Amino acid sequence: MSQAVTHLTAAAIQMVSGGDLSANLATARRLVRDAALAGAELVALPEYFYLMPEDETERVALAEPAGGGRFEAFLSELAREFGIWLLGGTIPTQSNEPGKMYNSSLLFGPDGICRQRYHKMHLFGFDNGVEHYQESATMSAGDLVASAYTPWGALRMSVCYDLRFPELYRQAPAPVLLTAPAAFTYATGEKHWELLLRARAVENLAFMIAPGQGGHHPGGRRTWGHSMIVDPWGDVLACHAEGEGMALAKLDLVYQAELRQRLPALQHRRLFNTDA
Ligand SMILES: NC(=O)CCC(=O)C(=O)O
Repeated sequence: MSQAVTHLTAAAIQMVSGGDLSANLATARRLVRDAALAGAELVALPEYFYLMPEDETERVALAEPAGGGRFEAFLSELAREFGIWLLGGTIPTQSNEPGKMYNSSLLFGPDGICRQRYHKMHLFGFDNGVEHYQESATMSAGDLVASAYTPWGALRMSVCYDLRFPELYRQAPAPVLLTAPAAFTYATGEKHWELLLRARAVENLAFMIAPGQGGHHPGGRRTWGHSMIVDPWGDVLACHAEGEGMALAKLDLVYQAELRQRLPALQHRRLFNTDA
């Protein structure tokens, strides 16, 4: 009889990616290797791990077809080489809209096979008079919620700005693991990043694995970092504040199941009739 899986060691990798694609891929490889050697079974890379350029349109030129391209091959090979589950941050994939790409998060099994792909649904827009971001200028929005089935339970995929839209995480099946690879701005992250991660973890009674970009990038962009793993009670299990590195933690799945029994909030959900 097979034994129930009770724990998962996970790593959320933090990078400070720049405009040199080869250098970024080499850094990603080194950090994934470090995480695997430290015992991580599931390793997650941050959003845009491959490139944080001065000119955001540079990413569109790199967009690859689903199921074939250098980034997908790179991630598949890493997962297989180190025998890990690998969440490939985000990579640029082709969309049908001219001049645009999808910002896609792919999950690979230890055999290197892609188990799920998710296109970021909510596109970041922000202007505080100093920084201006409008992802919709270069990106198409995805319109499908994506869950993957892992040895540890259902995993709900999301990307960065998606964290502000709680309904994405409430779709069935109720996930055990949430992933949110990010490049959160310093300006918003200072107040909102940890708050959002802990809120999504608590309201879904699920673990949140959130790798980020954390430092200074070309074009003056600064990211908040604080890559984090949060448990279903809202406790921060691990955090890497600034610069390259990783947050590594052992996740107790028995504790997670116990919490859902002690506090059956997910079963108490009501669907509202807005006409009432
Ligand atoms: N890349 C992003 O989606 C950034 C989101 C962000 O910084 C936020 O405040 O939300």
